[in-house]
Amino acid sequence: MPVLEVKKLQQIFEQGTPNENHALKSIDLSLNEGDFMVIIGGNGAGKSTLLNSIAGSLPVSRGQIKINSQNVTYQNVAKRSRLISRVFQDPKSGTAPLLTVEENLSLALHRVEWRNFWRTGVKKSDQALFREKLAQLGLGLEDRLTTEIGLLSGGQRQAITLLMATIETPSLLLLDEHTAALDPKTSATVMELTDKLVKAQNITTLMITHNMDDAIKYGNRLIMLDHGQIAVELNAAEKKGMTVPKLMQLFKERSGKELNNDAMLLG
Ligand SMILES: Nc1ncnc2c1ncn2[C@@H]1O[C@H](COP(=O)(O)OP(=O)(O)OP(=O)(O)O)[C@@H](O)[C@H]1O
Repeated sequence: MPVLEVKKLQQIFEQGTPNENHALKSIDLSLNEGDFMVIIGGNGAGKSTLLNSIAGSLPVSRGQIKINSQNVTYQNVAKRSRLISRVFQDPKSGTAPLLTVEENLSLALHRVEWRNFWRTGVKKSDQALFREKLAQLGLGLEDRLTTEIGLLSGGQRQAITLLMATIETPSLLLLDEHTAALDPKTSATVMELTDKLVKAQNITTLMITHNMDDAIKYGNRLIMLDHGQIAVELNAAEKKGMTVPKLMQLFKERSGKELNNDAMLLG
């Protein structure tokens, strides 16, 4: 049984106007439990639109989205967030800066909104779990439970955001260029951590990246979007022998043009 099923998904912006834009043109996707699919593509190819549609932050024009066989197409973001965790590009967006590391983790574990935090506080019984989870990151954060998140570096914050997103295993994890704002070394560390967490919990994952090396190295599936369509789709076996030049060539053959993305790191 697939965890995520996307059927004939269409996203049309400014419909009926001279600026009508078919950002997604009948996308079909199916992810089984533990699948880790990487999404790459040129500027404006539809990558963010696809993730926004799946997360529910963008109402779909046509088509259907199912998670665990449940039709979520018309569910709002809040309702879908019981099934979906999402990590964004900006390390500041996933955590509350004035709360401590343990307070942030507590919010994630108990799914409490930060506004209601004063009512619950951090349970003593959770602290051992937080220390253990933080130690697994290998960044020494287990000794900083009471440090305000805002005082940590971007990489440390993004690692904690990942931990928060996976502290309760989500049905689906959406990674929206979550390493793009980090320096290359920190980005590599956070990518390794991501892979470790995803594998350890067998989390079904969709990740947008502009880093072609990461796109090839991580995950068991890969799609390349072009003008709202899937131009290239690779399975685990096809991904194994892939290189950046081969992938660029494949894209050119299938789409009839060169990959055009200002932010793309070609490795
Ligand atoms: N809210 C919106 N209203 C109108 N058009 C939009 C909206 N969001 C996206 N678009 C358009 O939809 C198309 C796909 O955009 P999207 O942001 O999904 O591309 P992307 O693949 O994520 O690109 P990039 O790598 O440049 O971020 C683009 O033509 C974009 O201008």
